[in-house]
Amino acid sequence: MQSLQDIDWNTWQGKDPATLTFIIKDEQILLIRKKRGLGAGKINGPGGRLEPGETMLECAIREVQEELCITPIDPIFCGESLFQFTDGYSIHVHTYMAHDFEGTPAETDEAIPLWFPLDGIPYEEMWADDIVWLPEMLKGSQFKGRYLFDGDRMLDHHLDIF
Ligand SMILES: COc1nc(N)nc2c1ncn2[C@H]1C[C@H](O)[C@@H](COP(=O)(O)OP(=O)(O)OP(=O)(O)O)O1
Repeated sequence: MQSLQDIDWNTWQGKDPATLTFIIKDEQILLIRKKRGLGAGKINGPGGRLEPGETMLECAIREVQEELCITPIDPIFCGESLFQFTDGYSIHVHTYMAHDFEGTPAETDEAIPLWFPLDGIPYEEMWADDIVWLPEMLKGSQFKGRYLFDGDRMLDHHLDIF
């Protein structure tokens, strides 16, 4: 498996459905330093895997509550990312954005909250795909991306924006 063409995307289903949520307020974006799980050590948005019986939106809100002790207000769906790893693992990530929240961001055993200016997003400390789609999301586009990873290394990608 070396390129996206090696994958049958018509039948592809991610092993794990998951969410990412980005809070953007006052020209700043709220990110986390992830302390455990897939991508531990990287900077990302708060998020995690869907639990049985919940909707994607419920998952997005719960993960932000668990990781940062705040509740995003009215998150809106922005796009999806289909990640295939060469070891066979796959994850289908649904991404949300909110412009306000209740509470005060706090460090938890899962994450350290970090605010960055929108023109200073630390892509070099994030997953390699983020610089592909996050600027499009910030411009207001919806997106659907497909990515092939070998561990941390992005081998191939394709992004559609709407
Ligand atoms: C491969 O590229 C990725 N890029 C980005 N930006 N985000 C990714 C990528 N792969 C996974 N993610 C995100 C999606 C989820 O938000 C997390 C993974 O979920 P996690 O391991 O944190 O799941 P939890 O259910 O929270 O797990 P625990 O509570 O058991 O730690 O990474």
